[in-house]
Order: sequence, then structure tokens, then C-alpha cells
Amino acid sequence: MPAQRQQAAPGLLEARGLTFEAGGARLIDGLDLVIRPGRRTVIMGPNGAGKSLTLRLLHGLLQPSAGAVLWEGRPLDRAARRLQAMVFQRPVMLRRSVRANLRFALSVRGLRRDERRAREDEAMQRARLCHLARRPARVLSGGEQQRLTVARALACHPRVLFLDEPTSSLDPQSTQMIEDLVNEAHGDGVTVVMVTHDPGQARRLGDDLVFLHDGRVAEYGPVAQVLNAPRSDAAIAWRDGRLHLQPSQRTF
Ligand SMILES: Nc1ncnc2c1ncn2[C@@H]1O[C@H](COP(=O)(O)OP(=O)(O)OP(=O)(O)O)[C@@H](O)[C@H]1O
Repeated sequence: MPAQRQQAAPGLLEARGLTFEAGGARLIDGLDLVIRPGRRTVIMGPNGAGKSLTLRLLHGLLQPSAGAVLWEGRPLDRAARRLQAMVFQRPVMLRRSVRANLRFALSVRGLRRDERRAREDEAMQRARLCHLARRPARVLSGGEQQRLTVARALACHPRVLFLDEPTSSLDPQSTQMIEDLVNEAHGDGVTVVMVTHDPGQARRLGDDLVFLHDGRVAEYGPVAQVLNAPRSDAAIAWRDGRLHLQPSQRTF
């Protein structure tokens, strides 16, 4: 059975024949993927493999050229997108205080004032930022900003949390705090989909691992299996540090 068709069980989120073309190239190439509810799925693969594009397509930030993203079996729509949250590699902060950043995210979801306030407090406690509540978010350190970003995403109570290399520029202590936040969310039932380049992080945070190469799923399975005993040429080459696997040029 092809790697892309391995997991046929119904999922919370599915990519069916997902294809994205831009600049005369097919960057995501007929990707089939099932994200199972309550699981932590890690996406790995070489630079340019299509990891960020895949997250953006799953989150509905990009429209596929062909194929579809399904949410509980139906095309991903606005209502479903509101049940998802995304954390990018570089924190995106409003020019406002820490609390106001949280307030804004919650007010666009139409929460009442008292509920909003409770969630703001909870998010700052989770992210250990209570002492910085009034500080302009843009002057926080990178680690503090990323904690705020994750806490802000979780304050909206998403069912799926996407994270795109959330700790790639953080030190080990800040990385640990972000990982704790992600694990807490997972403990609360949030489905996690995360891109990382760090195999240690994949082992710590992942249940399933999708190995992407050249816009396709090269391998999909339990993290330990894909990392310890990869079966695909791409994942074996990556494990062995062979960096010269050339992407095929699929122009059209
Ligand atoms: N809008 C676009 N137009 C043209 N090419 C794009 C566009 N967006 C992404 N690409 C290209 O698609 C490929 C995949 O990009 P993507 O950002 O998904 O890679 P990635 O696997 O996340 O890489 P990295 O590990 O370096 O972050 C890259 O070659 C990138 O240059």
C-alpha cells in the first residue's frame, strides 16, 4: 500500500489529494493524510519539503489547487476554521499589552467580558506571564512572546493546534516551557499538529510522524518507528545525514 494511503481510518482532519501549485511548480503533490483526534502529529522533512505549506492548507490559510481538506468528513469551512489555531515560527504580536493581545483574540470570538477576563488570566498563568500583563507585547523576549502566542491560541479553546517550528529560535528552557504548554493542551484533549526539525522534540511531543519529501508523504507512522526504523528512501537518507536527495521538478 502506498505510504500516502496507509491510514484510511476516519480522522478529525483529512487531506485528500491535496495539491498546491504556485510559480509554475507543483509544491504539494496529491497529499493524502489523516489527522486523528486527540493525537499529536509531528511533520518532519527537509527544507522545502512542503511542511509549512501543508500546515497552511490544513488550516485553510491557502486554497488548494486541487484536492480538499475535510473537517469531520466535510469540506473545511469558516466555522471549522474557528475551531483551529495556528502558532507560527515567529510570534505575531499586536502593538498592545500582553493582556490586550489576549483580549483581542478572545473578543473576535465574541466572548462575554467576564468569560474573556477569566480566560485572559488563565492564559497568563499558563504562560507564566502574569507579571508582564501590562507590558507591550512587542518588547517581550522571544521566548516570552512565543509563550504568549501559544497561550493566546489555547485561550480560544481550539480543537486543533497547529505549530510551525515554534521553538526553533528558543533556548532549552523556553523550549521546555512551550513543550509543557503543548502537552498540557494535549492533556485537555487538543489535537496537535506540529512541524519540527528536531528529532528529540518529535519523540517528546509526537505520537505520529509524517515525513514529507518533495511535497509528498514519504512515510507516516508512529514516531519511534519512523525515526528508529524508517522505510522510505527519503526518511532513511535524512536519518543518515545524506542531504543530496534532489527534489524532482514537477513543472506544468
Ligand atoms: N507562494 C509560493 N509561491 C511559490 N513557491 C512557494 C510559495 N510558498 C512556498 N513556496 C515554495 O514551496 C516549497 C515548500 O515550502 P515550505 O515553506 O512549505 O517548505 P518547508 O518544508 O516548510 O521548509 P523549511 O523546513 O525550510 O521551513 C519551497 O521550495 C518554497 O520556496
